Amino acid sequence: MITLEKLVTGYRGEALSQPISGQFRRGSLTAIMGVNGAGKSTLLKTIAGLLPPVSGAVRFEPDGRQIAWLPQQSEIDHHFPLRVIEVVAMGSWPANGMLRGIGRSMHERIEAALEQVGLLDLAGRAISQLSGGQFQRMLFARMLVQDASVILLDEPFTGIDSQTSTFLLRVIERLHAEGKTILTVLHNQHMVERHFPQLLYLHDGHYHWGKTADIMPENAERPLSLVRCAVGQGVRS
Ligand SMILES: Nc1ncnc2c1ncn2[C@@H]1O[C@H](COP(=O)(O)OP(=O)(O)OP(=O)(O)O)[C@@H](O)[C@H]1O
Repeated sequence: MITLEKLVTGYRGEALSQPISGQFRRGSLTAIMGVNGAGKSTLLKTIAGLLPPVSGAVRFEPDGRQIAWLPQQSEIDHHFPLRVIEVVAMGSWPANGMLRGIGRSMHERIEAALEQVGLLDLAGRAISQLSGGQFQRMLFARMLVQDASVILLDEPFTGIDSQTSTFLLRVIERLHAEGKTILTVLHNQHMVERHFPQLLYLHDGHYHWGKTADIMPENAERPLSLVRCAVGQGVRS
């Protein structure tokens, strides 16, 4: 379970939002939505421990952080001289350490992950030669290797063709069925309504948190006068 305790996110001590309180239950699947600049990525990075909270806290129970993190595509250097298999193997670092060799069972896990995302044939390819969809499949394979209990995804389908998005959505649903706790920043209202049971909606410094069917405005880009939930009131997920 991940608990946000009066969490205020922001940069250099300057708050972006009102305090957020609530819980992501173990095994829950939550979409984080809101207009551009609402603070979705900032919230995800704060939960991941990549940014310090302005105030309040993020608590992980029972066993501290074991997080897989998928940043926005725009934050990644696609030209770094690495091969696909090397990036996917990085998923073993949290368990194995960076400098230790990869044992046989880990090697099999890496191959299985590449196969699951349909990239086994491209294992030796330079990452600079991948399409956007192939690149995202590679990052999903790294996540599968990491096998973390908490998975944070920042706009995993932005700029990705619909076939790959559907494929990767199935991967997310499989991980959810395995009991992982998953938080995903998304813009596609239709997808969220159909596939994400929980929603944390950020708007104008406020938030709405609960079952997607209860929270989603008729048109997620419109002001939240349409939302039935009280402004600033976190509903436990
Ligand atoms: N490193 C930074 N330093 C200061 N302000 C930042 C920094 N990164 C982002 N911001 C600001 O924080 C606010 C929230 O940004 P954030 O990226 O979290 O929004 P978002 O909801 O994820 O937006 P988008 O949908 O466009 O990705 C924005 O006003 C942004 O300009």
